[in-house]
Amino acid sequence: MVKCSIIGASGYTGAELANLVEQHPQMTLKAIYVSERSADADTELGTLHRRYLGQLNLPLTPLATADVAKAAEGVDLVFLATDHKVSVALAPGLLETGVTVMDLSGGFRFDTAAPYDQFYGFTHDSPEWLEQAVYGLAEWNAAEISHAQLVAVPGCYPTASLLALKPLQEAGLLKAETTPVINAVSGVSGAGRKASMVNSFCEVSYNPYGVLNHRHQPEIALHLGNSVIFTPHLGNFPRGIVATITAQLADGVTAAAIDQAYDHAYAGKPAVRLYNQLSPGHWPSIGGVANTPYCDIGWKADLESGHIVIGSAIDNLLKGAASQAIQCANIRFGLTNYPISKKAAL
Ligand SMILES: NC(=O)C1=CN([C@@H]2O[C@H](COP(=O)(O)OP(=O)(O)OC[C@H]3O[C@@H](n4cnc5c(N)ncnc54)[C@H](OP(=O)(O)O)[C@@H]3O)[C@@H](O)[C@H]2O)C=CC1
Ligand SMILES: CC(=O)N[C@@H](CCC(=O)OP(=O)(O)O)C(=O)O
Repeated sequence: MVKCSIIGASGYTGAELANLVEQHPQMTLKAIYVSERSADADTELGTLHRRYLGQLNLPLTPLATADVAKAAEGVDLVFLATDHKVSVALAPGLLETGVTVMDLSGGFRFDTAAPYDQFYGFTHDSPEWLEQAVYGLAEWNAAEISHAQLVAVPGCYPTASLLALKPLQEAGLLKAETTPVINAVSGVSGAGRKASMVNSFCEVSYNPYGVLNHRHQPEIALHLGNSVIFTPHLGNFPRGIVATITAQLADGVTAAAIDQAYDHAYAGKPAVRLYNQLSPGHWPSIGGVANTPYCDIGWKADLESGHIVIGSAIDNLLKGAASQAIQCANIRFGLTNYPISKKAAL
């Protein structure tokens, strides 16, 4: 059994994680934490998130930043489901104890500190851990994840975008020096649980935001190895992301070559479901992935003009955060690939 604790367990991704760890046949949830002065301190998680009433009875323990090493006591793995800046403050104190850390924030997704000043609004003070962190895109980085001490679980939009574009990029099917265009919509849970004007029910509309300066643009570009134009939208539904991506194909690319690239990339990777195999003629949707750990991908190309449109859908809280963190933990500790299956190996 892999013994785990979760910091930030009262939040949307933290609560999903607590449920997944609790259900995992080879994990045990030892403790869950919130900040020192949290309004939810000492509340049982199932009382706060009533889907889990009577099932998740651990209390949310307040944790001071100076005492963060306590969260590593008696466990093999600590999940950080905290804001970027909080994760950057907490991770080093955990890592120094030797424990493995899966961080759901953007705090360690880049290999240099510069993007934090430009896109995150703070100066990163642990560049040594940026060098050591492994990007946890589970279907692509398993070899590195399998021996990492610090895994930076990808952002939600980057997960949907990278899983759709990497098979084409890696197979050399994208036209050189062109820029894929990613338009994506997310449910409001993507903004986290804390109240703000942005996620207030009466304020939420279907609108673009972060145009040409969202922090996921450099994350996608870095881990794809190509520039992208990324425009997120906020949708008036609770959870899920659909990314609709337009790209230009290299000269002479055939439909068979595209299918082969996706088949090759995701053979034996059951968290990615290919619509051209499983549901031809249909497109991935929020309804198809909400509350599931899957990424659904479909594509259609106009081979005459050389344009391809790819649809990619995930649940932002699961494949975009908590279930991808569990996938990384499964790879790291050699576990079954729950929640995709309790039995099959990854
Ligand atoms: N929501 C999403 O779809 C996705 C989120 N992420 C990332 O995952 C992380 C968590 O996101 P999300 O669950 O939405 O966030 P929430 O705002 O819903 O939850 C944040 C959690 O962190 C706790 N917290 C805040 N400060 C501290 C602290 N100093 N010490 C310990 N706990 C603290 C909060 O509790 P309290 O304030 O009461 O202490 C709460 O439990 C973020 O970095 C986010 O960017 C990644 C992918 C998708
Ligand atoms: C709808 C919404 O607000 N989504 C969030 C992204 C989700 C997320 O938290 O991703 P990170 O881990 O990279 O922060 C946003 O656009 O900031």
